Amino acid sequence: MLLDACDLHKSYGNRQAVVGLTFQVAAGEIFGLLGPNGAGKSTTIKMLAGLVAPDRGSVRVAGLDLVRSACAAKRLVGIVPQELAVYPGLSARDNLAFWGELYGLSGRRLAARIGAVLEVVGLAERGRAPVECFSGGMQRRLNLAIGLIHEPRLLLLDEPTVGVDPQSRNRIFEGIEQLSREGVAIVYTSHYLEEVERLCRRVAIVDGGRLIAQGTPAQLQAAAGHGLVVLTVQQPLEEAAAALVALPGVVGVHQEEEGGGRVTMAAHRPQQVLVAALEVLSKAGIGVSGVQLVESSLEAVFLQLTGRSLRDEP
Ligand SMILES: Nc1ncnc2c1ncn2[C@@H]1O[C@H](COP(=O)(O)OP(=O)(O)OP(=O)(O)O)[C@@H](O)[C@H]1O
Repeated sequence: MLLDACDLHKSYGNRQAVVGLTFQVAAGEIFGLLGPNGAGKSTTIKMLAGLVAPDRGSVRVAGLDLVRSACAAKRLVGIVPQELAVYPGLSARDNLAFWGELYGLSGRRLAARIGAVLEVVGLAERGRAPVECFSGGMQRRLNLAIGLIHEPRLLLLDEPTVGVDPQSRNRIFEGIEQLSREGVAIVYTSHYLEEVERLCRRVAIVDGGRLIAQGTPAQLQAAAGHGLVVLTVQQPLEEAAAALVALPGVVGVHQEEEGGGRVTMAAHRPQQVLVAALEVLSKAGIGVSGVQLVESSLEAVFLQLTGRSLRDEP
């Protein structure tokens, strides 16, 4: 495995940002870290890059420990942070030259790398223009190019498409897919399901700093059934909870609060389950004020596991 993250923990004061995260990423694999705002994705990325020291746990890159062999290991890692790291007054090429020199590149090697990374992000034609004339999306693409200048074997992307226009977003995706074909291991954080479903072979779902599920998108969706039935109930479920769990086709039931509120049921035949569930609740004298059917997706997986939508604020 190119990346081996083991039992990572990080707290800020009393707040546990990351709690016992373990995962591996192979060369050429695009691994998704999916979670809502505040789930601990950025903190994880910073620990993988050696920018934040974990309180506990270890990171190995190509077998090198990020603490004991810090220089050699960090040389293999490229990070694309959420914040832009570009100098607006300089051209794209000069920005890349600046970062490349920091990594010890010079001469022909540096020139070749600048040309190569501008190609990957689709900015080859705009290399000499000052970055302040770039759109937000183009600046993000340059941010990605900067993370690639020293030819890392592990690339860490922290929500690289936030605020990006569709054209730049596609260009970023194509660049990432090309890098994966070239054998770069990629960790991609996002709270956009569509992105992770499109790009990632494996996904870890994180919430409150903890890993709540890990697998291929198909495995995670299978675990959540073919869809979700989301009911808003007026009274506590009590004995009716067991009757809902026992309905044919039901994979799992998640109740948001004990006293009523949202009940999320993962189901193989959501429409049939909905009809049966309404019958159970009606017999138990429990009022239902809202009904929703959600198609199978990673969003549905997240909703089933946490009872919350991915886009909810924490
Ligand atoms: N430097 C810090 N000091 C104190 N608390 C922090 C710091 N960085 C992160 N946190 C807290 O740790 C938790 C995890 O934050 P983190 O930024 O890793 O989450 P995230 O999943 O990347 O969220 P977002 O999508 O909003 O960037 C949050 O509760 C956040 O407020």
